[in-house]
Amino acid sequence: MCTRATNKVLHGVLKQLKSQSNVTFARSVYYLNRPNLQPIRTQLATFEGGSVELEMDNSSGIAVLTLSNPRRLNSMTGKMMVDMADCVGELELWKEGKGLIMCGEGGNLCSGGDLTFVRKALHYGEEMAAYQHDTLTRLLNLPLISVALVQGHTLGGGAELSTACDYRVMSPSAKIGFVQIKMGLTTAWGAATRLTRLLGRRKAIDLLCSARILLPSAAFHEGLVDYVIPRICDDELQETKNWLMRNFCNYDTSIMRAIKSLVVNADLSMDMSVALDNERKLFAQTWGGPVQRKALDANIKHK
Ligand SMILES: CC[C@@H](C(=O)O)C(=O)SCCNC(=O)CCNC(=O)[C@H](O)C(C)(C)COP(=O)(O)OP(=O)(O)OC[C@H]1O[C@@H](n2cnc3c(N)ncnc32)[C@H](O)[C@@H]1OP(=O)(O)O
Repeated sequence: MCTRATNKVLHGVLKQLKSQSNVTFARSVYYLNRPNLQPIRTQLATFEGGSVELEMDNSSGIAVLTLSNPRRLNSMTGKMMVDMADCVGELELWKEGKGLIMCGEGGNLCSGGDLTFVRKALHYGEEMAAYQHDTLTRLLNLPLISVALVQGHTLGGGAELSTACDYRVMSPSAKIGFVQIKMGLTTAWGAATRLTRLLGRRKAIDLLCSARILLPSAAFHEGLVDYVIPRICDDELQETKNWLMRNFCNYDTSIMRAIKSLVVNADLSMDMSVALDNERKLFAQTWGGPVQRKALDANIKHK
């Protein structure tokens, strides 16, 4: 998915790098078909509520992407999906970028799809999933190191968003769970594909089929989370920035961006688009189906 834009990014990075050194690169090019997302974008924009904001700091090279729908624990509305896509577009053009932190306002990353939006959007499952697959694949492929700050109740779609980052840092008080199966759904936003690549088949099946809600120690043990913030920390966003800078920002930015692009390129040749295509088609069959409707009527709290 996506990838005229990512391809452009890769070539931009390589061009930038070549102008600074004598290193030569094999030209790895990948072309995948990007669907026409304009009609679903127009639909999604009508499901209002919340926003997604981007702050890019040229001096540190670190950007912060903040989900903001705090009254509903930053659950994602259609409008927030459109905002997020636009932020990713800006990041694709940002040449100074070293790192990105995805976080949520008020101590929660995201509690999933906004259930008010979900109830109204039961006819747009496949299209909505295609829109999110495109945004999140482009996010995952950015030529910078991305980290999700997992705070509060990171559930369902929120857990899916976290898998679209290269790494996950978790607050000691947070919980993370892929609760989609309890909601009568398969994954909407590409997490089955990404989780399998991240953790392997056995763990992906376990997390997705058990709907287990993990505390930080278990999430770290499973390999889902890379760093658990110490309890004494009073600024978790700053601690995440420090972790990112300490681990990934010690060397030349253009080389780091080129390495990330090459890793993305190698990964994409495993045909992620086919896996996402299957994931989207299956999800569309569960979205709006009898099991999901029953779960929505039950107003489940995932405790
Ligand atoms: C399409 C995406 C799909 C997917 O990935 O495939 C999904 O994400 S499905 C959605 C999965 N998420 C849920 O089902 C979350 C349901 N909510 C809960 O389980 C609980 O609210 C909680 C997240 C465990 C938090 O519990 P608690 O700490 O007790 O707070 P409250 O329940 O009082 O929540 C505060 C406030 O926020 C509203 N809220 C929370 N999550 C959502 C949501 N996903 N959509 C809409 N609103 C949400 C909650 O209803 C409360 O509002 P009020 O009732 O108005 O006070």
